[in-house]
Amino acid sequence: MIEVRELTKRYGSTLALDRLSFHVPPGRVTGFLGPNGAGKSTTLRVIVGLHGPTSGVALVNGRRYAEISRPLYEVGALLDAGAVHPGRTAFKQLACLARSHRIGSSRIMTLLDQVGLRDVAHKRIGGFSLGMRQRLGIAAALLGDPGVVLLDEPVNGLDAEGIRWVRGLMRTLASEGRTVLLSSHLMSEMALTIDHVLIIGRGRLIAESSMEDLAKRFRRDILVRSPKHLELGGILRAAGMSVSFGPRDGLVVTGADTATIGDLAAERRVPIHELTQRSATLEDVYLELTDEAADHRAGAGKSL
Ligand SMILES: Nc1ncnc2c1ncn2[C@@H]1O[C@H](COP(=O)(O)OP(=O)(O)OP(=O)(O)O)[C@@H](O)[C@H]1O
Repeated sequence: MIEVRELTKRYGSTLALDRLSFHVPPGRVTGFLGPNGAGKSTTLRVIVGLHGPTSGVALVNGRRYAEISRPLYEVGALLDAGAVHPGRTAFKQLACLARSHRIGSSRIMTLLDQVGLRDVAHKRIGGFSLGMRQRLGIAAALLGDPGVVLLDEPVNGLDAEGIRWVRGLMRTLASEGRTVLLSSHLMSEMALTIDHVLIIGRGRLIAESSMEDLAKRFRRDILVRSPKHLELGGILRAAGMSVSFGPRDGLVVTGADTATIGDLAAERRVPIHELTQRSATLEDVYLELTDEAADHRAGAGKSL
């Protein structure tokens, strides 16, 4: 469980976090989304004690990171996959991290195997691609088998197979009852991976929602096609729906659901050739929400 309360972080005159509050429960994959500069990395850095907050608090399992005596066992983080010593081998990199926690070589090899780096375990990181560094960073985050996992832009640099692999791994970690928080600035990368989303902009919470509710909220309208579209349009209007005529004799309807329209047409013996609920894409939803933040300098977080 992660809890962030009224977190504010200033870097000189830049207000990176502005009284940000949220919590991340275990057992699901939570996405932490926001445009570049929204404050995602800052939040993760404060959670793992790399940066101190200006005010407010970030707790992991009820404690500040600094109060956790063997942190790798409780919280694993991938914050910057590039921040590694290029002259070290993958094995050595993990061994250096593991030493303080008495984590042995067999655990290191198991993890390198799990992330697909067993064959290059003794190769220098300097020759690794960004995707390989990401995999190594994920292995480092999982070294102590922690209950809380924080990954900043984990699919950055990964190819399609790598993205699918991260997705599967995150779902497994959540199904084991861990708390999983993944940041990204791209909804398209996260949409299939996360169960729940926290969206931030300008250091404040803009929205918090399950992915299911997010998709529902942005149902747009219903497209209906019928060889008797003029007659059907009149019937639907008389029933209080808003109807406009779209291309190819299509009717665009709001103010009712597909079942009501279908039942009404059947009752009046009007044939229906198409009845489609049209939704915005999640990417549209996300851009709309983050645009609002830009326009209004972020209001209070809304629960969708
Ligand atoms: N060490 C720092 N010194 C000064 N300003 C900083 C520092 N770190 C972050 N900032 C500023 O704080 C704000 C939030 O940055 P942050 O990196 O947390 O955003 P982000 O959401 O992670 O963005 P991105 O998706 O680009 O990584 C930005 O305006 C950034 O320029």
